[in-house]
Amino acid sequence: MSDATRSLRKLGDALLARPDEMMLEIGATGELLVARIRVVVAGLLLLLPLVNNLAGGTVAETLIGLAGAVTINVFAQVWLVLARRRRRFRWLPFATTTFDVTITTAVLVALAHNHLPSGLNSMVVWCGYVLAILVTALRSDGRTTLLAGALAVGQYGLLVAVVFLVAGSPERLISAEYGAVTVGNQVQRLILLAVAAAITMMVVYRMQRLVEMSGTDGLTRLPNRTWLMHRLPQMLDVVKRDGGSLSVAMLDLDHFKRINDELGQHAGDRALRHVVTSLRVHLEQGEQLVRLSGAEFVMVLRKPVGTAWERVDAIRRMLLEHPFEAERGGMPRRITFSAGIAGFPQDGQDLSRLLRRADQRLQTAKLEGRNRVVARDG
Ligand SMILES: Nc1nc2c(ncn2[C@@H]2O[C@H](COP(=O)(O)OP(=O)(O)OP(=O)(O)O)[C@@H](O)[C@H]2O)c(=O)[nH]1
Repeated sequence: MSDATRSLRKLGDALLARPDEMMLEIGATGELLVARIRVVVAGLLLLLPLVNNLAGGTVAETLIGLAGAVTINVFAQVWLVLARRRRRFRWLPFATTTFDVTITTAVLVALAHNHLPSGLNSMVVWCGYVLAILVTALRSDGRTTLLAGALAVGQYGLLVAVVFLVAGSPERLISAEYGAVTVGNQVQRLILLAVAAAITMMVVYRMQRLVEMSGTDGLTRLPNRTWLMHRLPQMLDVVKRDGGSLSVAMLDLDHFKRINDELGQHAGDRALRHVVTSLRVHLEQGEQLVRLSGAEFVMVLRKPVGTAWERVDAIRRMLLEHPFEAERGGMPRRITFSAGIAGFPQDGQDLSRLLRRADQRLQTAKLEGRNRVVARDG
């Protein structure tokens, strides 16, 4: 497989995969922003029937326009209420994306019904498709962009086919106000929609990579402090809502400074990566390892304190069995860690209290001689 094919496949996989928790959270705030923009735009649409009436439009036209604008406003309010309940409804971004595209098609159908060329040559309403595609970038989910692009191309392509069929002859598609509708300009519009979707997908992909980088430690590729500060409060919310246990273990490598001093900074880096690789293979489902800073790590376990202690202590013993070799054939060097564990809810209800308590117990473990795990006071 060539590099280009591999990159394209990677891009496709990343865009079609369910975004990770951090991206979903960012996407939920984006959905709320889109819902607010929709409410403002829908409010402005209420003015159009009035303008039409003042400009001499018929009462029937004004009433149809008013009914359409009111319907859009009702939906806009419903989407706003649902978007405020952050991530409660997984289907919401897909439903609102479908709504945004389909409402554009509905308006174009109404225009075409009134005057065939206006349905296909109205620039302002057609831009509704482009906007519906572009705002999916705020949802940070490539799947909604793909949905918007596919729906816009599909629905508009169908409308073009139906209008050409109904018109029968090219003369019926020429208008003084809207110009001539031709196959050429309609194909261009379809291509533009596909291009808008492709560019938006690139934006979403790059955004996802940036967020991933900001939450990842460069040396060990573990989630970092930013990730923890963002994700742990959400994990606590889930435990508070659904029940279950959660413990936080703070781990600090013992006398790590000596490794740097004796073997050098590069060997110190390799030692850190060695520790992470050794710990990682022993992580079980629901356990998360985070690099907090320097030689300090946090492990999040969906277990009560007692079981968490057993797990962390077992990991401590396993690390002892995997000494670090600074160079091939060199003297293996044992690396140990001390750890303090705090459990939710008894040791703290929020992230900072849990981390503070875990850190206090970690200091106790250091004072008591290192290479041990402490999960209780006194
Ligand atoms: N090689 C390397 N060293 C690091 C990195 N980050 C922090 N360190 C070093 O890790 C050491 C951490 O030292 P401390 O935690 O203060 O103390 P310690 O020597 O580990 O001793 P105790 O924690 O008291 O057991 C410091 O010497 C830092 O310079 C890194 O990314 N790479």
